Amino acid sequence: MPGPSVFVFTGISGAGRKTIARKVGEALGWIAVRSCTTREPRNPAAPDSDYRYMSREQFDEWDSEGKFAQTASISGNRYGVLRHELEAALSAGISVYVVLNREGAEAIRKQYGDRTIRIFIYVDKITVRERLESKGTPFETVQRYLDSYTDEVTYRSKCEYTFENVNADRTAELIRAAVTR
Ligand SMILES: Nc1nc2c(ncn2[C@@H]2O[C@H](COP(=O)(O)OP(=O)(O)O)[C@@H](O)[C@H]2O)c(=O)[nH]1
Ligand SMILES: Nc1ncnc2c1ncn2[C@@H]1O[C@H](COP(=O)(O)OP(=O)(O)O)[C@@H](O)[C@H]1O
Repeated sequence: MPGPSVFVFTGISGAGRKTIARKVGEALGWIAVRSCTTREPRNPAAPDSDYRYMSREQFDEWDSEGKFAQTASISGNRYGVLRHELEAALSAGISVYVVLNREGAEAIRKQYGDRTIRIFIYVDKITVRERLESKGTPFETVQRYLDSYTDEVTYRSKCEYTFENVNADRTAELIRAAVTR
C-alpha cells in the first residue's frame, strides 16, 4: 500500500474541479484542505464552504509567519493552503486534496514530489460558460476564465491524469477507479 498522497485538482476554472474533488474525496476518505482567500464570498450573506474566507490582515500575518505551503495573487486577491493542515493529514497517513490553478499545482509538486498526483479536469469552452452562468458567476469572472482557457488547457500534459467532466458522477467514478488501481 503506497503512502498518503496530495491530490491536486486543477485544470479549467468552471469545468467542475471543486465538484469532482468533493465527490472523489468523500468516496475515498481524503481530507479536504480548503484554500484560504481574501476574496469576498460571491454571496456575502451566505458564504459557501469552498474557501476559508479571511481578511487581508489575517492572511498577511499567516503568510509572514510562513504558515502557507504556497500562495497566489489572483485579480488582487490572495490565496493559500495552510501547510500544517496538509502535513497533519499526511503524517497521520491520510491523503488530502486541494483545488488549485496550475501555478499552485506546480508549487505543490515541487514541494511534495512524487506524493503529488495532479488531476486535470476540463470541458469545452461553451460548457464552461453555461455552467458558470447557471451558477450565477459574475460576467467579468466568466470572461476572465474563458480568456485564460487556451493557456490553462496546455497544463494537462504535465498532469498525472486528465479527465473530461461531462457527467459528474461518471467522472468521479472514473477518477476513483484510476487512482485506486
Ligand atoms: N495557486 C493557487 N491557486 C489557488 C489557490 N486557491 C485557489 N486557487 C485557484 O485560484 C483560482 C481562484 O479563482 P476564483 O474565481 O476566486 O475562485 P473559483 O470560484 O474557485 O474559481 C481558481 O482557479 C482556484 O482553483 C491557492 O492557494 N493557490
Ligand atoms: N458534470 C457536470 N455537469 C453539469 N454541471 C456541473 C458538472 N460538474 C460541475 N458542474 C457545475 O458547474 C459549476 C462549476 O463547478 P465548480 O466545481 O465550481 O468548478 P471549478 O471548481 O472548476 O471552478 C457548478 O455550478 C457545478 O455544480
